[in-house]
Amino acid sequence: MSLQKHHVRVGLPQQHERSYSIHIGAGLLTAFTDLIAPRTLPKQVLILTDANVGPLYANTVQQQLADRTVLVHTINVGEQAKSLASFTEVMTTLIEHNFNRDSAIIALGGGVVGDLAGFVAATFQRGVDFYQVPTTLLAQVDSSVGGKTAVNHPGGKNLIGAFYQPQAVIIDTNCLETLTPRDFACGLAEVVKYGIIYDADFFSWLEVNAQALLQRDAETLTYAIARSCEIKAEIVAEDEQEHGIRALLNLGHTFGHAIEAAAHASGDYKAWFHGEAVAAGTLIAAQYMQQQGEFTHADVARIERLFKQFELPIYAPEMPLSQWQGYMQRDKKVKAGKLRLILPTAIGRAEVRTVTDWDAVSQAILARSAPQ
Ligand SMILES: NC(=O)c1ccc[n+]([C@@H]2O[C@H](COP(=O)([O-])OP(=O)(O)OC[C@H]3O[C@@H](n4cnc5c(N)ncnc54)[C@H](O)[C@@H]3O)[C@@H](O)[C@H]2O)c1
Ligand SMILES: O=C(O)C(=O)C[C@@H](O)[C@H](O)[C@H](O)COP(=O)(O)O
Ligand SMILES: [Zn+2]
Repeated sequence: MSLQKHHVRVGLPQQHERSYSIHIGAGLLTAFTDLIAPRTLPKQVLILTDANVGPLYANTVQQQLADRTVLVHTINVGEQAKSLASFTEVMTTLIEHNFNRDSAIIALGGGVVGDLAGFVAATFQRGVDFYQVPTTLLAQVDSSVGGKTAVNHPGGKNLIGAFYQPQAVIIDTNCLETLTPRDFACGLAEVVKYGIIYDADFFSWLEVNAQALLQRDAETLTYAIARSCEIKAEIVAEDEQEHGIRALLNLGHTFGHAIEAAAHASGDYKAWFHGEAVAAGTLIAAQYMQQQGEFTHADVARIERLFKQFELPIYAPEMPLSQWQGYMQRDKKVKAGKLRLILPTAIGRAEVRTVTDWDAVSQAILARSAPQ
């Protein structure tokens, strides 16, 4: 392990020109324009950011674009801003400032900014280049990589979106110094996911290094980010549009998205953050497999211990089962009306399975729900 800069490649087969690099290191924000070479930015650039991140980091990027027309569009903070209303506002900004296809968008922020910026980039004049500059741990290990872009609908999470890859991902690990503990923990939930679905050794490494991670030790954190990006890059390179293995990245999300959507429907955008809902959802999936006799109690306990150490929730909120079912039926993995869940079979291994026994799913949900 070293503090050296890391470089991970997202190879997209048969479409070489769409492959891109993920650069990871301390202070990379100041080298944005050097790092995106050989890509060059067009004359018009929109930096999309949010009201927390803009004041902290937009100047550093903007200074490197002095010879370009740069516009900074700032959205409100939080999940509520990942909406069609924000999408329309950004589009209006682009249109009113006469942006055309020869322009680029830089997503500077967490997953909300990244998902929205990517969807704008995918659809503005049918597609312009975009660059991901993720500033939360969650965005650095997950949402900036792989090209899932989206906004939410009141009926559910990420229901409107497109697969659209960035030109490059620039990860400055120094940005994590200003992140709240709660948002930092959310990123760790997605890091743990990679261990469960893909890499038992990485999961064990996380157990050993949990305290160092929580203390944001630079070397430990850089390794966790790089390994997460490597795993995501491998999976996306094999299955860009989620016809197979990519679905594993959705571990815990069918449950987690239901938790988030229900909270949002009640007007509460702060009760459950994405990473928290994924943690609770992951334990429901593990519980289901334990009930089926296909996942050991000891392994459920390992996941639970790690989430507890990372100060993540280990129980979902109590909700009527009909509400769970309603949201879960809108999951994008549903096929022919049947739920398909990502289920762990061991630490380091998971499968996509069609699940028709709603009673068994309900039992797992109830066992893993608690009043908040
Ligand atoms: N596209 C994908 O593959 C993918 C993967 C995972 C999650 N997501 C989506 O990502 C979103 C969650 O992302 P998130 O957890 O980054 O949330 P977020 O974008 O809301 O950021 C969390 C909070 O951190 C603040 N923030 C961001 N960077 C900061 C910094 N460096 N210092 C201080 N504050 C900072 C933000 O203003 C916000 O308040 C969800 O909408 C989720 O659905 C998408
Ligand atoms: O990249 C993927 O594929 C993922 O599923 C990553 C998830 O962590 C992420 O939350 C994603 O946005 C969920 O996608 P969805 O298709 O369930 O909306
Ligand atoms: Zn996620």
